[in-house]
Amino acid sequence: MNQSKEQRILNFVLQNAVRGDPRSVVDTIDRYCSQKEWAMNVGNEKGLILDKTVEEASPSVALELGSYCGYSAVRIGRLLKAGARLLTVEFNPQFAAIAKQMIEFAGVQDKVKLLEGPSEEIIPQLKKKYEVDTLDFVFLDHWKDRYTPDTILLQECNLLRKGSVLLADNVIFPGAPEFLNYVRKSPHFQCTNYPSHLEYMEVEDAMEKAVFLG
Ligand SMILES: Nc1ncc2ncn(CCCCCNC(=O)c3cc(-c4ccc(F)cc4)cc(O)c3O)c2n1
Ligand SMILES: [Mg+2]
Repeated sequence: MNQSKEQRILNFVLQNAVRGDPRSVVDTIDRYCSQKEWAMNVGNEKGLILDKTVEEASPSVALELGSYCGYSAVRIGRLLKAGARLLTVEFNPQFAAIAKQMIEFAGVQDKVKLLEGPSEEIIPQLKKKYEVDTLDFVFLDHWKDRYTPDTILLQECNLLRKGSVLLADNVIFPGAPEFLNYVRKSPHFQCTNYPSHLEYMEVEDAMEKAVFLG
């Protein structure tokens, strides 16, 4: 049975990256996906915006929606301070299995926990089942039409506090127009747009930062 693209990406990392070195895992995935097979990792250009936003937020508890192969989970995990943790949500079992191996190979498994299931099911469980009080940082990179309902769900579940930072990928391509409209119109969010490009392509894209004001 021939391998999936995600399995080929993982194999390339296992053979070419340095075990325990998150930077080499990120660079190796970017090399494979820019030279051999395109894949929907956030990539290095938008990845730098992600890095700066995470460093500025310096989160103790972070959430990622949409793990895919674990590229951004490794990228965020490597920046977390001692004792900080990232919960990353993936509902596709094949992708979840790849991401778990990617996270372990990179050596960030002590900071990053992968939760398998749809965001709409996991989010309401975060307080009781995963001992979350509030989230300091949320990276939205899952179904683009789930960005708005999940942002509302996070508020309903009391998971955001004054200053919680949301960062959304792909607000231009494939696009999340409803989400942009929602956060930019809401008095509860202070928004900033970061123009960029679709990973590994010369197509316009952007990330949107939305800081919760309480
Ligand atoms: N509810 C829930 N809970 C948990 C979940 N875990 C996964 N999912 C489902 C998410 C499925 C993947 C989401 N990501 C994208 O669709 C995406 C696409 C492109 C792209 C595609 C084609 C092009 F031609 C150009 C660009 C680029 C990106 O950077 C993207 O992030 C979940 N859903
Ligand atoms: Mg994306």
